Amino acid sequence: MTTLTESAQWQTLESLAQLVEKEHMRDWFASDANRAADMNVEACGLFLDFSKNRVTKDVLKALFDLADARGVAQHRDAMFNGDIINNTEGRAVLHTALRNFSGQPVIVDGEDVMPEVLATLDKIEAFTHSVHSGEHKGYTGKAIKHIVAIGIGGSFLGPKIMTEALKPYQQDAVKVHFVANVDGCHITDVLSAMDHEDTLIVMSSKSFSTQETLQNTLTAKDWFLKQGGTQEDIARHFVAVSSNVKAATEFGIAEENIFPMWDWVGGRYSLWSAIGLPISLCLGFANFKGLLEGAFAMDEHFKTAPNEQNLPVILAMLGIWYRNFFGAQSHVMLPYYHYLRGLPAYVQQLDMESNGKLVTQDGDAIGYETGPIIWGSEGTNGQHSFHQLIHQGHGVIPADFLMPLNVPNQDDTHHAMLASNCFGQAQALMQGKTFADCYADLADKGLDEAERKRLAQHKTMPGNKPSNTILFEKLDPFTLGALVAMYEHKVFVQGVIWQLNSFDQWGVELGKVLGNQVLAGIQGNTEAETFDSSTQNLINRFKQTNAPK
Ligand SMILES: O=P(O)(O)OC[C@H]1O[C@H](O)[C@H](O)[C@@H](O)[C@@H]1O
Repeated sequence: MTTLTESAQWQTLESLAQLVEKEHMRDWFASDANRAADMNVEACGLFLDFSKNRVTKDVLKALFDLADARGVAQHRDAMFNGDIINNTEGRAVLHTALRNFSGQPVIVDGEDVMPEVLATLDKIEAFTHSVHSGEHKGYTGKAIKHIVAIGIGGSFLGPKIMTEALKPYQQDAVKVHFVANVDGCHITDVLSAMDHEDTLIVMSSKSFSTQETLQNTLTAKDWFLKQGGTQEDIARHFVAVSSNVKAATEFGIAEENIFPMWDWVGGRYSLWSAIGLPISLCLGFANFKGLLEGAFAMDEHFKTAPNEQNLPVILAMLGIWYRNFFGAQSHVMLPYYHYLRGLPAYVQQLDMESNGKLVTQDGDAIGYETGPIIWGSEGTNGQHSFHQLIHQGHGVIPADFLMPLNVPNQDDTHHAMLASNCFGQAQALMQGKTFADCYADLADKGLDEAERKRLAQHKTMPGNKPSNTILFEKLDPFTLGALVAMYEHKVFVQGVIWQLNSFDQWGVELGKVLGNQVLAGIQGNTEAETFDSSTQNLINRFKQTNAPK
């Protein structure tokens, strides 16, 4: 295959970018009344308006040609079929099997994984029911009222953010609390508010080797024993989710209390697996299943819709357009819905851990930009802070605006204001405000000519800033599942174009190893010369104020 940047499709896009650079979206809207009608797609409960992008029909065609030429469809099929596409860890990538309701088998190493997947879903359902009904009791006979979910990265963000986003669906039976950071402040705060007799600890770690999760679980175990529980009582109060059943049992979790997952589920794609147990406990199994069903619907859409109608493909190729042809460094996510405020953090891990890569699948150095910085927060709050830079800063920051058309306990005034801000921001980014308009506004203000011009320069907004607007009827489990799967597949498509392995994370792994080495240094188990002088000085300084007591 030709190098990406030398391909005919890439060259076409480069020429088109030069033309588009000279054009303004507001002129396109002015000259084409059908632009919004032509540039939207609706699927799986999601409506995408992508008309406020710096693309013409020619650009879209060229982007889709690039997707075809780079084999997006073939790579997609390889993923769904269970091929070993994570070629640095020798693994299939099959989060889609976790929500496969087609009744079709999914074969890994010659074996259908679906029976195990479905058996684990049954186990999650039965356990959720036994906790909610009070059948599963603590060791003193009290029903479980609080769940402390311990995990980090993909074993935390998915459950935390999905349960937050679906707050209206939370069940009264139990309250779920999350602990991720190894900073003792967090677990201490959470546990100090718990009664150990009605608390269940759900420890989630795919590898069962992550320092933070192991330590937080040890601290929780210690707390449980100090409060009066015994070693035998642990079985009623501790469960684990892991693909490393051996390590989990060695740690002291009873085998029947371990919910399995598999090495073909990546951490950042794992909320659909038993890592989603806290979601089921928080929202009820039916709502957890609703999430999976929405994701399954998006999988089917991704597999079957033509490029022009395919939500993940459209979003991915627009992202490629800005990253590689307009120098966009970042992409901002702007959910206009308080409960969806965690989405930027979720997509941040999904995207940046997947596509923050330097070499191709074959290990060759890459000469073009890959994954962007993902950031953002809930609207309207951001409008009163960082939106300034999106409007008037240098460069281009493509944005995704997301908003439900209905919200729970709807107050019409609040909701109309929320919507008007969301739509108004996207409009302002696209239109900007010309110098002439700003100059005109300053008439009759008693300014001399020079001052009037100077102020008008400051007020001028270039506009031409791209955004997508994604609307949905309401954020129910199905819609959220579809939304998250849409972003998963967007990231996948971009990884294919950039020729990356989107499913490993060696940078993060190095951080884990070095963190453990420094810990050994702090605890006095390592020779001083192991560290560079800066790290050693920091360790020494830490030791001065944290001398062994
Ligand atoms: O589930 P665990 O094995 O404890 O891993 C937790 C997290 O560890 C690392 O930081 C990985 O980069 C994440 O993708 C993963 O989700």
